Amino acid sequence: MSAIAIEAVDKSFGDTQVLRSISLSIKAGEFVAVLGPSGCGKTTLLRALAGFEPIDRGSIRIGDTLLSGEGQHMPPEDRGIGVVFQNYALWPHMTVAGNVGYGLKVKGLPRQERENRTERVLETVGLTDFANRRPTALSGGQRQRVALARCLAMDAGVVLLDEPLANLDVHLRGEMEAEFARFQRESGATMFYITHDQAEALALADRIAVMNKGVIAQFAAPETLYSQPANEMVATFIGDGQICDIENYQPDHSGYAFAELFGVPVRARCQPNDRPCAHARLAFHPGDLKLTDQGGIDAVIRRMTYRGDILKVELGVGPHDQPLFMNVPAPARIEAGQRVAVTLADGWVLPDLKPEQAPV
Ligand SMILES: Nc1ncnc2c1ncn2[C@@H]1O[C@H](COP(=O)(O)OP(=O)(O)OP(=O)(O)O)[C@@H](O)[C@H]1O
Repeated sequence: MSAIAIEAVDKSFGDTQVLRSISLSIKAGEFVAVLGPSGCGKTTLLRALAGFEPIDRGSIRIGDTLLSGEGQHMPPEDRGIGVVFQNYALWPHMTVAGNVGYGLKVKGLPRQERENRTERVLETVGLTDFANRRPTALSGGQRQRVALARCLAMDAGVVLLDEPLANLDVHLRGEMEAEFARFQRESGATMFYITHDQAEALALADRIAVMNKGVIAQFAAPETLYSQPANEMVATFIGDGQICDIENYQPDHSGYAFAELFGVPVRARCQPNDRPCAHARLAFHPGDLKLTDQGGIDAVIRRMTYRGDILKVELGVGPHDQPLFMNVPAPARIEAGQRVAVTLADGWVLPDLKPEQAPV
């Protein structure tokens, strides 16, 4: 099992800096997803790790071995890293078994050992009956399994996956998610999984690195990203999060605070060392707003979208008619144009430095 240490990595293409002082410390056997909007640098980070892209500054290590940095650049084939691409990168003229065993042949393993190992890993990924087929005669999910079997055969301690499910339909995605989780359990490999699909990342990863404009916005467990986002970007990127200003912010040093939201008293979670101040920013999810008939914040229902078990309700709130979303269990006796009152069941005060608290 291999731990990965990425330290202060910078990478530019011409004048454009794509990776800005990226540091990630990944434990051996951990499943890490890198999640972020298009163009934020995810693939560049994966390519730097795989050795396809030299870095400008910083270092990348697996265990005690320096792969990139300090004047060194180990070639991809020497890194002991398996890569699974979105387009599978299988040899079309080789059979499934040929594709899986090819890397072992290049490594110089004797034929019998190659065949034994290939047979074993094809069994692991459930493709024994497909050993003699060509990749073109396989489904997308089966091709992805061949790519995984290849990593397994090479005994890769680290497996990098670049949007591996992007070409698959929804049904197959679920199946392959389970396959990846099983693969990791059985191989013990450290997994580094690039995606812009947060449902995938939340379902699979032990920890998620949220990337934005070349920096790591937060690196934490899925539950932490969801309930304690470090900043506005993570708060709004994960789980349809939304943000409101709050006034008269009074933390009580136990991880909770009182404040006013649209002039109405609310209680929210916060960092225990926060200090009182006039203004702060509150993050919450559509499921945190509840309809109430006792007090609450006045709002008007702008629109409703039926989503099966819930109604996604767009509200206009406060003097500036701020749009906020609320999930209401369906069916519900509400309609567009209706005036309602809502309460906040849960929220998190963003720990970004508030202007009043910033050192002068
Ligand atoms: N070889 C290259 N030469 C010049 N610019 C590049 C090169 N590779 C990537 N870039 C630029 O670097 C930025 C980050 O690209 P990257 O592919 O790493 O983003 P990404 O987060 O993986 O995006 P997506 O989710 O759309 O695949 C983009 O602006 C891209 O145009």
